[in-house]
Amino acid sequence: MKTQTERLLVVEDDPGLARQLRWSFDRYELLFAEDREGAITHLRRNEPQVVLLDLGLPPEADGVGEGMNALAEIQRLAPGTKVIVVTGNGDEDNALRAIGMGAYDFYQKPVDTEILGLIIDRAFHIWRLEAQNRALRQDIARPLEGVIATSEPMLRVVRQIEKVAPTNATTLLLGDTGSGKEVMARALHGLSSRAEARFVAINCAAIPEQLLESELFGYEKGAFTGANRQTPGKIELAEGGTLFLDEIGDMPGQLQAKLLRFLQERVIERVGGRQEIPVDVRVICATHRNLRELIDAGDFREDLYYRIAEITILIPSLRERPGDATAMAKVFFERAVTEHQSGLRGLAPETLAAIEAHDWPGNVRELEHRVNRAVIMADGKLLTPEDLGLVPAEDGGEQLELNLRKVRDDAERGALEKSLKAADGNVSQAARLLGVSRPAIYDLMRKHHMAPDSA
Ligand SMILES: Nc1ncnc2c1ncn2[C@@H]1O[C@H](COP(=O)(O)OP(=O)(O)OP(=O)(O)O)[C@@H](O)[C@H]1O
Repeated sequence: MKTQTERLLVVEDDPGLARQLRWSFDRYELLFAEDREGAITHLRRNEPQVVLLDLGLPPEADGVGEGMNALAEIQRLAPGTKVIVVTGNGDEDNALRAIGMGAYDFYQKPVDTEILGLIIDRAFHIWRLEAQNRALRQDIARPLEGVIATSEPMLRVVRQIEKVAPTNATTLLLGDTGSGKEVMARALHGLSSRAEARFVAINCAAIPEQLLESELFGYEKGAFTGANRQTPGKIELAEGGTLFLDEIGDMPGQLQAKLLRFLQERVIERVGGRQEIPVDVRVICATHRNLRELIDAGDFREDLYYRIAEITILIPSLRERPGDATAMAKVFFERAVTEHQSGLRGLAPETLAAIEAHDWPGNVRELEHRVNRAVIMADGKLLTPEDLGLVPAEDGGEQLELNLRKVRDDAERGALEKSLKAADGNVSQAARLLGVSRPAIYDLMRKHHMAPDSA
């Protein structure tokens, strides 16, 4: 990121003090104002990152009304600015009021420039971190509607989607569970000439065989017990649009034959019906299973495979997409913060490193779920790796931990998380894995502020 000149605005009506501050803080570009009006003019013109604001401003040098007004105006005009208010000795009430209004910190006179300098330096540091976070958030690529992708492998997928979208080719999306097959299918539909018509999705693995047939092909009245009226199936409902068959690898054999016929002849027959109904539907299929192996095992028809795989697009797992996990985490974070009205300001830098280092076996779905949960549960201003249930990324060992206690604590927490995860959240099983009693696990969970379901 481009480094910016660091500008400190000092709002102080005492010329002696102003002079003293000028000598002490010449490492920053200094701006001076004696009153609220001058301060706002500087704010607008020079956008200082940090403001040192004396609350006792003229015309009421003994009161704080004008100073508070200045603070409120700065907050409104440039909310990212870090304002350090300076109050009279012992004036804690007004200092706290100012903090409540959004001031970054306060300092009580008389001025000790060394201590004040530390506060100012830290304010610039925080400002830089927040600015970095803001810049990263804006940096995110959204190459397709609803799709976040920044990595080269994923951008290649996006280009493939863009190429096949305008055609009518039956497309097979392969990828691990949660990697974004449905998101891509929707994007493909959205880019096609069928975008105005419906996108109808059905999960072949989630519906029992008997039901799946009538769900897909519809049924005539009286076709079976409970078939009280003629009902069109998903294929018909997708007329003019796109049909998304998720988990196609789980489709039962008898239905595979019926689906093949539909794909070859583009007509369907409802269950219990005799009439052939022509349908104009584009088909996208997806599976996380290895169809080749299923074919070899006799569980998937090879002729159907060739029909559905006119074009095959492989969606890489999240761990194979450098940079995508952090890019997505930022978007999911923003969304969750808005949805849950959280006061969190951003993701800590070490959190981004931990996200990038994690394996994400559950892919994007897991990431989205963890960020959402962490935003609800977190206490601090920045989301930490621990909030996400992640271990901080290795840093090559150059930096020592705070002390041995922290190293032990971290290791303990890590082992606890792993065992709970391996035990699917079952405390008794986790206790067995760690060789401790159930109460001991509960004690540890309390100690590490872990909710019973945070495994
Ligand atoms: N590239 C992406 N950009 C934004 N969100 C994504 C992306 N990929 C996945 N997601 C989100 O992750 C979640 C899982 O995605 P999706 O349902 O598309 O995965 P899938 O591969 O179809 O999963 P399954 O195999 O379990 O059906 C969804 O909430 C989706 O919105």
